[in-house]
Amino acid sequence: MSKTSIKIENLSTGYHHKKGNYVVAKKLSADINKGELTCLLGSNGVGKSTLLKTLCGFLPKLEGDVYIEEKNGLEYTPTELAKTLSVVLTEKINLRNMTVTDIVSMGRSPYTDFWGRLRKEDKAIVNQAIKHVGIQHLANRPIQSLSDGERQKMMIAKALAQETAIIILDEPTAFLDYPSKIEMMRLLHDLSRESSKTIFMSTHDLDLALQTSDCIWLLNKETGLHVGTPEDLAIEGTLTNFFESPSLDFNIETGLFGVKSFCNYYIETEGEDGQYKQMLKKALLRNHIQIERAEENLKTIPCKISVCDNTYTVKTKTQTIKCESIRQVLDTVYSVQQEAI
Ligand SMILES: Nc1ncnc2c1ncn2[C@@H]1O[C@H](COP(=O)(O)OP(=O)(O)OP(=O)(O)O)[C@@H](O)[C@H]1O
Repeated sequence: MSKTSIKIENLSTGYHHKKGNYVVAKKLSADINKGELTCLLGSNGVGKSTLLKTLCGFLPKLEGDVYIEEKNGLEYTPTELAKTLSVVLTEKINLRNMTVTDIVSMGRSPYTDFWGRLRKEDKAIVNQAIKHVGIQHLANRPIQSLSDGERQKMMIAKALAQETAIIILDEPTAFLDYPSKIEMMRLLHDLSRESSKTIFMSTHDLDLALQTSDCIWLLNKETGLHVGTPEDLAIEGTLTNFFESPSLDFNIETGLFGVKSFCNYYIETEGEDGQYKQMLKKALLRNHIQIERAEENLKTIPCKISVCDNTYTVKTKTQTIKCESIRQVLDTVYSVQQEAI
């Protein structure tokens, strides 16, 4: 059995206009594995939503082929496609007087009769889908009263009720607060693992994508698609090249990006390396001060910070100041710095 769930070959995406085609991305070729979480990353306007909509059949392709579960996308009837692939887009649905259960029940439409009547087993699947994403307490709530995170979970429950092998999501973590973003990525990752779903989603949450996805698709206007595990892309240098920016720093040990710090001062420290020293280092770096003399031309701040558990002591030539917080250390170092100028 093939492990490929979606395959694109020389796919060009874009929009048909009367005056001619507007090509967004040209000649893309790549595969998505079954039962994996794959994230599509790329800058604003590069064509992520256009690509997702083309894969779902919402937009006609300009050129090339899309294969879904080994069958050409063009050979699917709408009902067959709806039983194979479900889609969660960012657009808010504007339906009044409908509850969460009503919306999730719409996921059963490929399986119901002309009137959309739910059988006992359909209702059980809907309830199970609602339970799976942990929103049982919202089952009877009108949808206009939901928060963004709750609405996203409801749409994922609808996709689950649709019982498809593939779920495609356009920016499911947009508009969510940070803990909800993490929870959402975890839910999608668990779905790919526990229910063997193929999950393909676009996102701008680079660090979360690098930490949770099995595979990354990087889409670039000039160079097209770069595909690999987050780790392979890091080792090859593709990630650093792709997100090259004077303010971004890629840490090859963690495989994650951070804000680049530019230091012009050095301060001496003593005491054991541990959580408290690490936090001090982080706060000093934000203020352009290093505790390792990594660069030649750093100016030295004339004091020394001793770290002992959660107590910091700043020793200058004339005095010893005990500080109970990093805020206090920074204020003290700042005064020493000012005096030295
Ligand atoms: N209906 C349309 N007709 C013509 N051009 C369009 C249409 N919809 C989008 N575009 C253009 O296609 C390009 C790709 O848009 P798309 O929404 O796919 O980008 P994206 O990577 O998803 O961006 P973002 O990260 O900002 O959501 C953009 O230049 C956009 O202006």
